[in-house]
Amino acid sequence: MTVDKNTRALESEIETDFSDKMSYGSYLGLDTLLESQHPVSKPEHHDELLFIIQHQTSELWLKLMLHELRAIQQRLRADDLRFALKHIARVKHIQRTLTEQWSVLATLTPSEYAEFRGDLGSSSGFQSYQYRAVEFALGNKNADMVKVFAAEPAAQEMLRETLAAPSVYDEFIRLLARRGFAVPAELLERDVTEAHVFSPGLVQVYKDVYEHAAEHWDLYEACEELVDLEENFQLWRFRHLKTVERTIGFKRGTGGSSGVGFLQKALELTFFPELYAVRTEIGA
Ligand code: HEM
Ligand SMILES: N[C@@H](CC(=O)c1ccccc1NC=O)C(=O)O
Repeated sequence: MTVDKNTRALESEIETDFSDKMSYGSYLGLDTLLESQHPVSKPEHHDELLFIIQHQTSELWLKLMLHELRAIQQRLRADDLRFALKHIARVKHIQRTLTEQWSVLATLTPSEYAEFRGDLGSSSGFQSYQYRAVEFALGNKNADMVKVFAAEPAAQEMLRETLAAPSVYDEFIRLLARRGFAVPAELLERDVTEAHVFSPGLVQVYKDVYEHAAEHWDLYEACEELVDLEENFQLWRFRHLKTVERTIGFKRGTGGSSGVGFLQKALELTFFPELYAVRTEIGA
């Protein structure tokens, strides 16, 4: 059957009455979702909606990323490496989407942004508790970050719990120990509320994994997946930095930091440093 007059007839079985049935909009809570964009510029600046939606979509992806990271932690704890790998694969796709998305915001020119930047007050992405929770879940803990959320008790509580829980990396290291690798004891007994710091002993563990990959294939694969996660995270940070640079140059941030200089320092933070260090040790 062909389409007549370029109009598709509705099939008779298609549902059209949702007065007592679940619909697309009610299932997805679209009434609240689509009522949640509140530009503050007056008169409203055309580009503020882009700015809001870019952040809101990022927060939605961060929510899913956290959900997946928690599943990874649980699967590792249960020695279910295959399932953990499945969730890691999903996180990697989310990260790619988040990084790709910078190109939309990069269409905001410095002069356009300057027209409503003043209306943002002291709000800043620095105050994203989900972003901070992702950093914590991956192992880059920083208790000082928690105080930023004193005015948002539920957010602060979630962040405190994430700070106190072993990270994805802690869980992976514990799994390596259960598999019989000579993981340094201080890594297994460490205070998990602190950032993971480089351990030369762990590099030797990875050397063993990489040099006998066939015998520990799932661990070898997991190591490479974690490197992908870290690299993707850094790519997001780099795109943020470059977008900030082209939009506000070297102005101070609304959150009070030096701006680009402060973001540059984040590129030196690392989640899984031993997985990078091992590369120098492999082969001749
Ligand atoms: C034109 C767009 C943007 C500009 C000019 C900008 C600028 C900045 C600046 C200057 C900082 C440093 C903190 C401060 O003093 O404010 C910062 C931090 C941050 N921004 Fe943005 N940002 C932009 C878009 C975004 C978007 C779309 C997100 C997505 C959620 C985001 C998330 C963050 C996060 C998570 C931090 C904290 C980074 C850290 O602690 O290392 N930003 N941003
Ligand atoms: N920190 C940015 C402002 C900004 O980008 C922002 C403001 C409110 C909510 C989220 C933001 N995004 C990232 O920092 C600036 O200094 O222009």
